Amino acid sequence: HESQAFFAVPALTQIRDILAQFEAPIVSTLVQRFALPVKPQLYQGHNPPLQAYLGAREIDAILHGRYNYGTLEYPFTFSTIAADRATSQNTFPAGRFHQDSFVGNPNLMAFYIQTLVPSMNSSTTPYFYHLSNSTQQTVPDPNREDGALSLDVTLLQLLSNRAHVGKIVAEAKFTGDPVTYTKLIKARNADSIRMLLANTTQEASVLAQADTAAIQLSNAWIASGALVPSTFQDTIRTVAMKTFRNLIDITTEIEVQYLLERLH
Ligand SMILES: C=C(O[C@@H]1C=C(C(=O)O)C=C[C@H]1O)C(=O)O
Repeated sequence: HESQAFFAVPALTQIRDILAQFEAPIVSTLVQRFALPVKPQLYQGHNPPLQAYLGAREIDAILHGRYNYGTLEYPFTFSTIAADRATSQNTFPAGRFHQDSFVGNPNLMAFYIQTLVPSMNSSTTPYFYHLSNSTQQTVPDPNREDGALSLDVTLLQLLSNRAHVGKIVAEAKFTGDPVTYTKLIKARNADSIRMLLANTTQEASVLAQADTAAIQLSNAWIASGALVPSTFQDTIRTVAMKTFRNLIDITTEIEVQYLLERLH
């Protein structure tokens, strides 16, 4: 469409402010998930219960338009991407989002199942509050399986949405130096693209903010008198660091892949 309005992506500073707002919800969901016992069977086998649970929710989400163009949300269990192609009517000038075909969800799912799940609470007791009318919560409760899977899905969706904002970050960086990026893209030089867009100062600030959130959120649980082990805060901080380190790497990969298809 020639008449299509031109909406440039936000500037890098603004996008980073948005990325920063994903930190507390991600750490908060991590804390909630780590308060529940893990049942390894939910994550094992060819089509683990997590996969089925996610799949059912994504069918519904597709019907509701959750993954429509420009939402920066992509399903884990379906491939729905129609990548953009530049035409003479729409040349995708620098600043205009150009949908590529890369989805980082397989990387996120592998990290979740191989690294996060094994570090979760493996006792059978959830770290809940002691309320005077609670039933003794030491026996396996089938309802808790839904609670755990639901938190898994929330967490995966938050991580995925955060990582795919990387596509907008990449467009903002491309706009900042189209000449250099165009040269590297034409040369298919992924390593140099990655080096040019990486920013270790920004990464350190993201990790420090995530650590602050981990300290504050676990402190709140401890102060509330929740039955948490003495290692709870250390566990949450370690896990938050691992999660954000991995999230930064996947976000960066999404940026690189976006740029490699930018001139299509
Ligand atoms: C997202 C960006 O790109 C890279 C990824 C980062 C992240 O995922 O937080 C931070 C810095 C960059 O190395 C950015 O520059 O803000």
